[in-house]
Amino acid sequence: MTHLPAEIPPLAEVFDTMRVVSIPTRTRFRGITVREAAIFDAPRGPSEFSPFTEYADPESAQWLAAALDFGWCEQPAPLRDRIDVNATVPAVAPAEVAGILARFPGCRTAKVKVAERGQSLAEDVARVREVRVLMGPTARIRVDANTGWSVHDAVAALTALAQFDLDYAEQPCATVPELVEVRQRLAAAGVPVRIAADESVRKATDPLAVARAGAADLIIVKAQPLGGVSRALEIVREAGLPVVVSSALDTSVGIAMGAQLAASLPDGTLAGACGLGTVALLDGDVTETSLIPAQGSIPVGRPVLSPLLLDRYAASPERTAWWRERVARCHALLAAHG
Ligand SMILES: O=C(O)CCC(=O)c1ccccc1C(=O)O
Ligand SMILES: [Mg+2]
Repeated sequence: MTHLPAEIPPLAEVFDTMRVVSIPTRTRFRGITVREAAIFDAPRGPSEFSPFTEYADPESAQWLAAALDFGWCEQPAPLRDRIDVNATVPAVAPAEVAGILARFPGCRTAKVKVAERGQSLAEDVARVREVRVLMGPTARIRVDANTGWSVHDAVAALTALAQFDLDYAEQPCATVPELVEVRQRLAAAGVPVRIAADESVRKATDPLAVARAGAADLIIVKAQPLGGVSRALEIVREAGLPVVVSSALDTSVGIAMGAQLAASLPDGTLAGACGLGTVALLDGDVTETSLIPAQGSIPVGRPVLSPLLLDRYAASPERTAWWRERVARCHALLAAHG
């Protein structure tokens, strides 16, 4: 299950290259107001390890495998030099939507968070309506429920949201059987909303279960949780479904890993714009130029670390120690399972 670079660099070498940063978010996202990340000034270029702080070690170890792969191993040859990205709209009030969209110049696709805990379907409808009004009839609109609905709620919500002509709904429910059921019920009711699997791919012991069960029309692939670019490409090949590459609110370094993955996908596999514009949601970064969207896309390539910004956003000694221990534990897991 765990994927490893051909050989893992020793922990001491990993620590030598590592800095921990703490970057404020511009808008609360996923309940997060500060994004922490370990950044490596590695031999092949900068790399990033940034599993969310609540993730346990076995899951986080995959993210470390990805960071070591991107920093220490040769990457597949990119087939394109820019990647179209979607605007990512957090679960904000309609009045805040215009300000969010303004951070994604040129983007003709938006992904809107829905099913946020404590909010109602009416709030989701109002937010998606505002996005449709502001972006116009030709824009593509996606929603992401992050497992927030039951089958019943998902069918009701997507039936209501279908009036806005959705590109797809990402992870409406938690489990693969639930996704299968939502798809079947929407099809039976003639509601034309495609289903994308995200958590069911990146947090599953078997990322291919979705494809085998017919649980989704497309899959979201993220380089860090899937163990790196090469491993993600393998999963895409085996799944045989269209793909959207996305990120996890990474700095420009982690986003570059996602862009590398998107740039390496065979022609015809990408199902539209990727979720790689999220540096626009951060209030800082660690590279000389940030991978924020311009004319609806971001460039492919390795960004250059800024020593100044690494200092400016340096995490506290306590948080740095916490991340070093986490890296050590995940490194030990990777070494043991290799
Ligand atoms: O896909 C995007 O537009 C941005 C990335 C994103 O939504 C995200 C960011 C952090 C954690 C989870 C998710 C997610 O897709 O569920
Ligand atoms: Mg998602």
